[in-house]
Amino acid sequence: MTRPVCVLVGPPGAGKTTVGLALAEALGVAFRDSDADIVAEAGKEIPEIFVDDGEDVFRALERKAVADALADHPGVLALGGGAVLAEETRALLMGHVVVYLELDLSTAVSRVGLQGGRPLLLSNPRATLKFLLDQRRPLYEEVADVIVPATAAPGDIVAMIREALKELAAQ
Ligand SMILES: Nc1ncnc2c1ncn2[C@@H]1O[C@H](COP(=O)(O)OP(=O)(O)OP(=O)(O)O)[C@@H](O)[C@H]1O
Ligand SMILES: O=C(O)C1=C[C@@H](O)[C@@H](O)[C@H](O)C1
Ligand SMILES: [Mg+2]
Repeated sequence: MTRPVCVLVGPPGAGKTTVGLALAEALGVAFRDSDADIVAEAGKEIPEIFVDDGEDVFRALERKAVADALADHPGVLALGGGAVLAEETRALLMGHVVVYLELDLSTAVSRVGLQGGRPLLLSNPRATLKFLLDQRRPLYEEVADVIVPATAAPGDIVAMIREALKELAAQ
């Protein structure tokens, strides 16, 4: 069993997948995304899980996917935007290096407001994103060891995270 080098959290559009892939490549480690693990386990895409089975089933799959990946992924791990809603997931994250990609509402709307594939954002994406950001900001802050601005260029975010990982390792 091997722990992740770091775990990325943040709202939809923060760049967990984009930055996570680039960070993993820079570090020469594997990248894993809990959303992709859920799709593989369920055998269908996330919007289909929400429609066919409901959000509660999705969240149960997510708690299991995150716990499994935290226990056995020696690379960079990106969590789905809502994974921190689960108290048991936040408790598990206490023992890991967690990076919060912090994003403002306008940038979140411009990045994901009109993209498909995010079932929670189907109607009124701006109002929903505002609700999600307000609800989750304290939860992301609670689990984070490092907070980086998700509005920077991906390469700069990767550099900031690498620097922070070095500092944490030296402590
Ligand atoms: N630092 C960045 N600068 C500019 N655009 C970015 C940046 N990070 C991500 N993006 C863009 O924002 C969109 C969302 O990025 P991404 O899918 O990586 O976010 P996410 O945090 O994984 O979202 P989700 O929680 O829905 O999985 C993509 O179109 C991506 O290209
Ligand atoms: O913010 C959320 O609650 C979600 C974000 C995505 O990563 C997916 O996990 C799913 O669409 C739910
Ligand atoms: Mg993603």
